[in-house]
Amino acid sequence: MSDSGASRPVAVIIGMMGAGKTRVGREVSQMLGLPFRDADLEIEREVGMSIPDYFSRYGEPAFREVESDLIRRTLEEFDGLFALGGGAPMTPATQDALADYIADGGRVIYLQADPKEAMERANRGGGRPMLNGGDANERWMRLYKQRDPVFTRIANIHVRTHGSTPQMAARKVMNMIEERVVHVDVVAADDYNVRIGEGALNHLAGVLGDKPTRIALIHTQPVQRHSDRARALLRQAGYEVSDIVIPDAEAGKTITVANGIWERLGNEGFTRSDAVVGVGGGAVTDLAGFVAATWMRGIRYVNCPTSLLAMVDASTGGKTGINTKVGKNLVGSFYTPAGVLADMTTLASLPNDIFIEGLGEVAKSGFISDPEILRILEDHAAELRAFDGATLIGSPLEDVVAELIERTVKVKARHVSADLKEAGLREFLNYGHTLGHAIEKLEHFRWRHGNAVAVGMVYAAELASLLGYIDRDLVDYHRSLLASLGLPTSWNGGSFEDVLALMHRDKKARGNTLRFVVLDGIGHPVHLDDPPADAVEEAFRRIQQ
Ligand SMILES: NC(=O)c1ccc[n+]([C@@H]2O[C@H](COP(=O)([O-])OP(=O)(O)OC[C@H]3O[C@@H](n4cnc5c(N)ncnc54)[C@H](O)[C@@H]3O)[C@@H](O)[C@H]2O)c1
Ligand SMILES: O=C(O)C(=O)C[C@@H](O)[C@H](O)[C@H](O)COP(=O)(O)O
Repeated sequence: MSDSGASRPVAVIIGMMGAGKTRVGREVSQMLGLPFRDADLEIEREVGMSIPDYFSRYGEPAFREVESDLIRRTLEEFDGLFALGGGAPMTPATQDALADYIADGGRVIYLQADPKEAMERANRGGGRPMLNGGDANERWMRLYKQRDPVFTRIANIHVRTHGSTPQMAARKVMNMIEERVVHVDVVAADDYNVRIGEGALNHLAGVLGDKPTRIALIHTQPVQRHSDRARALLRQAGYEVSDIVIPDAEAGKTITVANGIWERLGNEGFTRSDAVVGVGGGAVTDLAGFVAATWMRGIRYVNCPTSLLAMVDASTGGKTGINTKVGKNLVGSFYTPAGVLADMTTLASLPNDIFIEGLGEVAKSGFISDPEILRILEDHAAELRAFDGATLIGSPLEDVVAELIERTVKVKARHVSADLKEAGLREFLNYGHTLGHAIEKLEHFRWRHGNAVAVGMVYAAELASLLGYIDRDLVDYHRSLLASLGLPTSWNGGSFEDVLALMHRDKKARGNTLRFVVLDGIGHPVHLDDPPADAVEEAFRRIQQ
């Protein structure tokens, strides 16, 4: 069922003659338990003769008319997998029908086979009227040159099958079909998609588009294997790639690191049409976004988050920035990415403690906006706490994690879409961060962000309870849920005076007035301006244990 309520194919496969559309389409439909239709076979059935016979009797224009009519009808009533004939997408009426289908949430998958292999396969099969007359290879190549740019443009999913068996290609297609997509429709900025799934990284070239020549690929050493994959995809797509390795974690979010990258971009001739790709945790995506926002006053960037926290939070929303001596994230800009590719396979190398840290921001989204997130966290706390990246992919937990990522990104998207520059609504995403950022600073950034936010949420809950917004049960629920996930709920590493001074430097503060986000119930965050000083201190005492 589509967004408009009509039955629509789950996916439409297009590609050159010999690309394997039918073979791969059948495999995928078996894997997913869906019906499969091949447009050419349907046409033969309908006209009662083979396609070569129809071509020779009535000519290509008549065939294209029959074909586009059948495609239009099938797009409106079939709910399985649908493979089109090689030349079908060249007909303007079919292009319009496919554009409508995509606008209605459809997936048009361009199966990009190795030209040489596809050409040989097409010739081997015979019965291809478009290859008749003269040298078949030369005709295939001529058609490829005409069709490839059109197919690339009209498809919204591109799957390269070079070097893949039909089963491997089918798995790639299936990953794309099962992908979750959250659209971020930002007021006063370009909209973009967050793609969550096992093949998300394969969208890299599609999101970057054909304008950039050079790509600055920014990453850290622990995610080298994922950035190697990104680099290979970028080079295959024809970009010049500058590989930029930055210090790991918060050590990468500094002005010195940013300056080093600006120098490289200058020396390597990066222009306004070039782009940045950040591959890594939230520290990398914050820094990559900051570099993109500032180089020549703003170039295109794509985030490829590899930690749970970066997938659910840091990579989306356009907060970019660095830390300085005076505090966390105090310098930066609001600058939205062209796309976010959360490739679940990168989680396979994520250490357990860094996964758990990410659950802090997931829980935050549950507390402020989506109680279903809290239910899922409760139901799966033990498995989530025991997270092991090596066994995640293909396990039942993968679906749970994907669901949590999608739901959390949706919460983020709702807030940043309406209030990119954090004039009010977006501040709710900062639940737990007022104390959280102070803890990070006082711990010299050795405490993980999500852990600090977890303690910060318990603090905010204590404050809310002291001031009568919520009752004790909800404070206790904060502690028990977070602890069940392996997150910290107390902190003893600094004095109240130091914490207070840092909370006054929080970006939500105004003048000398402290401002917090607190709950007056699950899913109901409110602003708390200038709370009584004794409550601010008493809440701090309560999180010290
Ligand atoms: N911009 C925003 O809206 C926003 C939101 C939330 C957090 N943040 C920022 O994000 C940062 C925290 O992000 P984080 O928790 O991802 O920390 P991080 O970027 O420091 O990554 C944590 C560690 O995990 C490693 N890592 C990441 N992915 C890996 C993988 N797949 N395999 C192996 N190792 C991997 C990193 O190299 C690093 O050592 C903070 O700086 C925080 O301020 C920003
Ligand atoms: O996107 C937002 O807005 C958030 O507040 C999300 C937070 O979870 C995130 O940690 C963000 O980096 C905090 O921003 P800051 O403005 O408090 O530095």
